[in-house]
Amino acid sequence: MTAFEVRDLVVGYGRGARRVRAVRGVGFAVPAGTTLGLLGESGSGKSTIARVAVGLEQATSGDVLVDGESVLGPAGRRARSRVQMVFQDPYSSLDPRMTVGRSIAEGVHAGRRQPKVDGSLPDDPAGLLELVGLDPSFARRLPHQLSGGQRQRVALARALGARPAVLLADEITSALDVSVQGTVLNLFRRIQRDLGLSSVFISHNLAVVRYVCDQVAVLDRGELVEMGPVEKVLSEPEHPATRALVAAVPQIGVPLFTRV
Ligand SMILES: Nc1ncnc2c1ncn2[C@@H]1O[C@H](COP(=O)(O)OP(=O)(O)OP(=O)(O)O)[C@@H](O)[C@H]1O
Repeated sequence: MTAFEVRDLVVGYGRGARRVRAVRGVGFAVPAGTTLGLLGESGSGKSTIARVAVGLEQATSGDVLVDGESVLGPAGRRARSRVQMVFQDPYSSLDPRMTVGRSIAEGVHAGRRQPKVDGSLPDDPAGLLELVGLDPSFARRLPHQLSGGQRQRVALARALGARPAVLLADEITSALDVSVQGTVLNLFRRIQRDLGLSSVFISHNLAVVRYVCDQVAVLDRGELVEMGPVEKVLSEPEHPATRALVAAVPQIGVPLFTRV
């Protein structure tokens, strides 16, 4: 079954001569329980696709579907509520005045009408904190009392609490130290495996994409230029844009993270 699908999506910013065509007819599908990596250099349109899926930007044409239901426009509200996004900067994605416990409880409240994704997904802040490897006492803290990695775990707990049908992770480790990146990635992989999560993982880091993704879709100036199983695309890149990304990482044969 397809959990998430982007169909012939076109997105533009601005008007007239200043119009930027950020996404130009992109299409891909994410089978349930799998992770698709969206790879591409800065400005290739990765975040724009995710932002359309959660209603932060409008599509010019095309469609975005969750379990076959469109998320676009007023009629897409219900399907849109089944998409959760975790952003690059955990400082800005959490309300600075809200305790961690309240933030996560808000996520749970948002997901109360969603079907249970998996029996092992807790539906209370303490359980969700434990799921992401944090002591339940963290519920009393404010975001500024956490490290960047801890904050990103809280953002993940909040998103998972809303029982998403699909999780969009936009550069979730880019702002973290390399050692903390590894911890957050291992956590992401464990959750993927335990909950059978369907997700789109946006990154410009090939090692990270190789580590967590099943498939990869490569964007170049708003167009999808290559897609396939992650190992195949990264070891035998066909499109010049993919080749350039692979060539820019000389250590590509050496895994940066150890699979758990
Ligand atoms: N709010 C905006 N107004 C105008 N143009 C925008 C806006 N947001 C993005 N763009 C442009 O749209 C294009 C795609 O941007 P987008 O952020 O989707 O790329 P990206 O691949 O996610 O880049 P990065 O890896 O740097 O986050 C770029 O040319 C960008 O300059």
